[in-house]
Amino acid sequence: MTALSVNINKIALIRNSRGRNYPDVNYFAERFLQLGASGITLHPRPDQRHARYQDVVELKALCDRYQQPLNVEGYPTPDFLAVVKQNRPAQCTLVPDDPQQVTSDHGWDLRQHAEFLQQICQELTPLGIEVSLFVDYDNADIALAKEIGAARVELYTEPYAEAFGTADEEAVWQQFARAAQLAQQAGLGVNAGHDLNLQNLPRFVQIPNILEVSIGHALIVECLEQGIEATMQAYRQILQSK
Ligand SMILES: CC(=O)[C@@H](O)[C@H](O)COP(=O)(O)O
Ligand SMILES: NCC(=O)COP(=O)(O)O
Repeated sequence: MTALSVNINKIALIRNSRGRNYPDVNYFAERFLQLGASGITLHPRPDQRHARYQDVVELKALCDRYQQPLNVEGYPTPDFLAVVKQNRPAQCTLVPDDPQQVTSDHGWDLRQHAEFLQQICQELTPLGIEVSLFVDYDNADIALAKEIGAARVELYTEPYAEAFGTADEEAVWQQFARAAQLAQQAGLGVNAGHDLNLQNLPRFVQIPNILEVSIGHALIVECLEQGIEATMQAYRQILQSK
């Protein structure tokens, strides 16, 4: 079954727009876990505009209580790595974001950054943290992630979301399926995320053996439209047969 890791950044964004702890990120993370999320993702950025490093501490404790994995995503700055090492989430997804970036918009150039990423994998893996590398679907070097020492790759799915419902959908989906196959053949687990939603997810997860999808932006909007319970039920329905 494909796991759904709910990305909680957008709850943190609303919280940070006022001075108080409202809405409470932990409360909503717990609600998502109670409603069938099989993990929580957060992506603290250097300016901590939404998720904060303290959230990692609290969400790790929550996920441990529910025996579900916490996935911490981000660019591996020294501050980010220190928080990850201290809290030991089940998974750490390394993303090549600039500090100013509005959101993630590309994966790693694995050849160019191989040494840098290998060093980090060597630091995190012995701590029991599975390292996943954020990659583009048309990265011809995807198998290199294995040699670098990663356990998984996360396919950056925005190009699929963009193509969904257009004449390009099938061709782009096929390319994603091929990328997933190449990674799996290299011995990597395959995750996926960015701009997935209730509409485009069913087709995407026809790609075999996607281990985890992390979804936040659209899922929170869907909760506003349909309510948290109906939204989570709809995601469970899509993923239960996978
Ligand atoms: C790596 C990835 O695709 C997501 O983590 C996404 O970047 C969410 O980050 P924001 O919530 O800051 O847009
Ligand atoms: N890794 C992708 C993620 O966590 C959520 O991305 P999005 O659904 O907020 O675009």
